[in-house]
Amino acid sequence: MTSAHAQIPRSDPETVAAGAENLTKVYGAGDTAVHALRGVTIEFATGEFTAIMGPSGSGKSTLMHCLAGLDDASGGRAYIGDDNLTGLSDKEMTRLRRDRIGFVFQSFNLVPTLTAAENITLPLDIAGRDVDQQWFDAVVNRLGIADRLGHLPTELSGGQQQRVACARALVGRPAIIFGDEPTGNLDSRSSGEVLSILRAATDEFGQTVVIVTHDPRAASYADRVVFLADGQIVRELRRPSADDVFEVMRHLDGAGRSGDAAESDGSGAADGGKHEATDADAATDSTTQGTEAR
Ligand SMILES: Nc1ncnc2c1ncn2[C@@H]1O[C@H](COP(=O)(O)OP(=O)(O)OP(=O)(O)O)[C@@H](O)[C@H]1O
Repeated sequence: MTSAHAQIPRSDPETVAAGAENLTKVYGAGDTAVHALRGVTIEFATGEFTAIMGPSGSGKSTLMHCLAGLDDASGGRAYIGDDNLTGLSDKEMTRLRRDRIGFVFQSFNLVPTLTAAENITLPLDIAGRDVDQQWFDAVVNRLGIADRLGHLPTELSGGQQQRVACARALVGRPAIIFGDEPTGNLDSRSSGEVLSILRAATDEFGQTVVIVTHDPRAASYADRVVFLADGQIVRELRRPSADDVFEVMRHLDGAGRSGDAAESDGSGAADGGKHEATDADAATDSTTQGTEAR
């Protein structure tokens, strides 16, 4: 799977669900400017589960927000399928987010006055789209919330609320689901359940999932873990264990504290003898090569 997709032409919507090319994001200007993204190029293969990791402030949320059309990039391009987000009007962007993207946030973002069922179908209702009842039933059964559908969010546990948020993201069959710390507020059991569901979204439902996480265990559910440091992609692992992820993060945190995460990783972690954790294909991935060459 991996070596094939490394050779796939960029922006082929059949095989690449989303991506970015030389994406930059600068907050502020002049002396106080913060370069949150410094030329990120990445593809997300259709049907793959990717976790984005990196030290605090490395640009993870910024990258996800630019990829999901929640924030404008300063330069480069972000795309969903073959739609370039940069050229879209507000109206087109709203429609694209509504029709093609599902979101799961750390804070669940459920509407407190609506039942679980109403929250799940809300994006479809707003879009005026029909609910596919068979699909709805399959999703809520898979998530184990079929008996909680008439309840308000306040009557649900945190884990149940997040499962409702996952159902909301899945029920419209979006091309891609973005999760910003989707397990950040959950205990380890609920966290495991939500991650299994996101895993199933790719394995059983063929959707593409991209999450930002700080948790190596959460990242170990992914097919691919991409590491950011100082606004650049500095490393990636394929199907790593939590320990593999932890090791890279330990290195990046250390490098960040010494003041130059991206540079030191380029000559350190990438050649640091951890390659047993890395699928050989990752080494041929153009993103990784491009970054390590910098
Ligand atoms: N609205 C903003 N205005 C100014 N600077 C910002 C803004 N949002 C983010 N930044 C800065 O951009 C950089 C990247 O932030 P971002 O939130 O993307 O990092 P992160 O890796 O998601 O961090 P964390 O893990 O702590 O959530 C940081 O230096 C942050 O302070």
